Amino acid sequence: MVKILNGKKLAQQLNEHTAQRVANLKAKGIVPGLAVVLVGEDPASMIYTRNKARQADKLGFKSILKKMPSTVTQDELLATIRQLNADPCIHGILVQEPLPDQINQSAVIETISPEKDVDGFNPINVGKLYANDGRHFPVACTPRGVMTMLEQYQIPVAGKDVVIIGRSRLVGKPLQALMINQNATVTMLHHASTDAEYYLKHADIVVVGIGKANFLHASDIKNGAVVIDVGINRDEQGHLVGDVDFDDVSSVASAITPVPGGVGPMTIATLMQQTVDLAEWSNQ
Ligand SMILES: Nc1nc2c(c(=O)[nH]1)N[C@@H](CN(C=O)c1ccc(C(=O)N[C@@H](CCC(=O)O)C(=O)O)cc1)CN2
Repeated sequence: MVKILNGKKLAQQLNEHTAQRVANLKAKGIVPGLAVVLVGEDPASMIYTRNKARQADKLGFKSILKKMPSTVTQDELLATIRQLNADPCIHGILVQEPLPDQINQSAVIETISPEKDVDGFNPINVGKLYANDGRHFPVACTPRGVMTMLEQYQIPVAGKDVVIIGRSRLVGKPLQALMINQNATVTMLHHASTDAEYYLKHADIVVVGIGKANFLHASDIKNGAVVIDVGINRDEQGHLVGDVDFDDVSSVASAITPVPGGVGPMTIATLMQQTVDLAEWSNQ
């Protein structure tokens, strides 16, 4: 019988733990501060940023949702980030992706102070993740949320064969580093991979995040594999679906994340957790 990994429930539990940490910080006179920058009016980004700001408010953070027009210039956006870098009440800064074409995404990420980079995208923090040197640093929230889910459901990764389909900066690459740091053997698959079928059939854990609805089927994976779906797509009826054919894959997997209610809610709960991490580290 397949186990459904309930991200919604885990996210609630993580938020409860984060609330306790906020109370401890407030007792010391520190209020965690999160600034979310939204450029333009992408409908999905508007929902995600609103949900981030709402959750931050619920947890008692100081929360700023800074909305900028899609016509904003690179200089204006970077100036806003520099202001937030200099604001002592703000511990975490993120700029919602995707960004309009006139904006250089790397320049934006590099302008966010590494100490406030709550998305963990700044190359300084990415380098620390790959170095695995034990220091404090933020990590991209979706992959960190995936690792928390596996840990909470007591699914070990050490010594396991893991296949990650998709090599994005947001998910695939940081997840690869997190998995390797925990002694998994990781294979990254992408559109130019040959022998993808072979690697998939041997994987103990399969993670898919490529934005293609119903991409992964039962016949692609080994019996008893754990399947993590990081995809977010809309079907013809407008329903939210992942990259995995959930009903089909559930017939052979030992555990699976649903969409909605799997990895997605963990992304926002991890963002809250990481804002509190940054507030704590900045006061150590
Ligand atoms: N700066 C960033 N931009 C983006 C990130 C990110 O981590 N940092 N990730 C994604 C979008 N994202 C967070 O920003 C995100 C996606 C999905 C969910 C979520 O809760 N999904 C729910 C369904 C919600 C719905 O009904 O639409 C679920 O899967 O159950 C949260 C956050 C891209 N941009």
